[in-house]
Amino acid sequence: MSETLLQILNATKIYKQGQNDVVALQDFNLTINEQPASIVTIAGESGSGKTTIANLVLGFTGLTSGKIIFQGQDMSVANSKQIKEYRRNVQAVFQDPFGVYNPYYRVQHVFDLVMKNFSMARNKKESREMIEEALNVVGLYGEDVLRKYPHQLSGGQRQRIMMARAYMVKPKLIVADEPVSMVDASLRASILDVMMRLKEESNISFLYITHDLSTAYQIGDRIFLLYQGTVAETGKATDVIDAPKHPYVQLLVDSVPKPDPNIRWEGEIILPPEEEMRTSHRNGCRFYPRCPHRMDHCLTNFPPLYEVGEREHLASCFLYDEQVTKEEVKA
Ligand SMILES: Nc1ncnc2c1ncn2[C@@H]1O[C@H](COP(=O)(O)OP(=O)(O)OP(=O)(O)O)[C@@H](O)[C@H]1O
Repeated sequence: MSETLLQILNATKIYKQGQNDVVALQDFNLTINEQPASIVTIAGESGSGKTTIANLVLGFTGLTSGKIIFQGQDMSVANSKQIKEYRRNVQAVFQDPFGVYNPYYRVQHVFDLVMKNFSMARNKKESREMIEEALNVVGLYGEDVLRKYPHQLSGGQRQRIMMARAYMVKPKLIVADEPVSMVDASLRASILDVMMRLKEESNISFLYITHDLSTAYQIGDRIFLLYQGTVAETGKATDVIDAPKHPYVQLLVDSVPKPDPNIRWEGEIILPPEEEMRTSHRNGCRFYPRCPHRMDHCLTNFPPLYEVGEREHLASCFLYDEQVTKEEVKA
């Protein structure tokens, strides 16, 4: 049986904002197995809670409630050795890697730092070989790139260097937050290709955060579609995008005529003000105000995840609850 790599259990994150609480994430659950490695996509529009998940997994922010368990270890009670090991095993690649580079240091320095932090090489020769291997894995060659300053690199090169840096540590999981949103279509394809290869050849899993459904379709194994901090629908990415079941996801998918790597998902849905939704409809379905199929029941009850297809295809919608729909017809 496959061992569990990462488990997020009932994760809730509430930000206090003046009088209002912002429920950035509510009761979120996810499991990634160690074998085979997989690319799990977290998708949803701006403000849906995607980066909150990334920040929680990377330990940049704490949970309000819930648990993060890595290789069986509850990270909230991990000791410093276990935390160090976790930091090595869980690497990050961000949307704009330019922001994380120190402009005064050459690229070589990025790699030297990793070598030092994780005591990776026994000598200079070994260090050089490891860096070279990591660069080759992401399709970069030669010493040239190491001598450059960050501003002398293209967006795609910077992104691939971040990927190489993450790879060099031989992590089990890479949290990639919008890694392709700042690059053009051909570079996007090459970075997605690097992710696929790291998954298949090096058994590295990804938590791939995006608002772009077409790339999720291309590379994603499992997908979670978030709506206002809750999971609207989840399943195998191709199953969900080919046959969405949640009214919100149906609207989103309709806004992309067909999955095509060259078409970016620009779902245009006008939402009511976020704070109003998050506070006034806490008990009911978050999508109630906009739902074309809404029922009275949805106003006061929060829909659990119902099985709507094969391979754990689940949707959080009362349309898939026979009891509720029968009662609504009677009423
Ligand atoms: N530090 C914070 N303080 C208060 N509210 C926050 C904070 N960080 C995020 N939020 C709120 O939590 C919600 C979820 O934000 P999050 O950044 O996770 O969304 P997202 O899906 O990643 O959006 P985007 O695609 O724009 O990055 C939003 O309503 C956001 O305003």
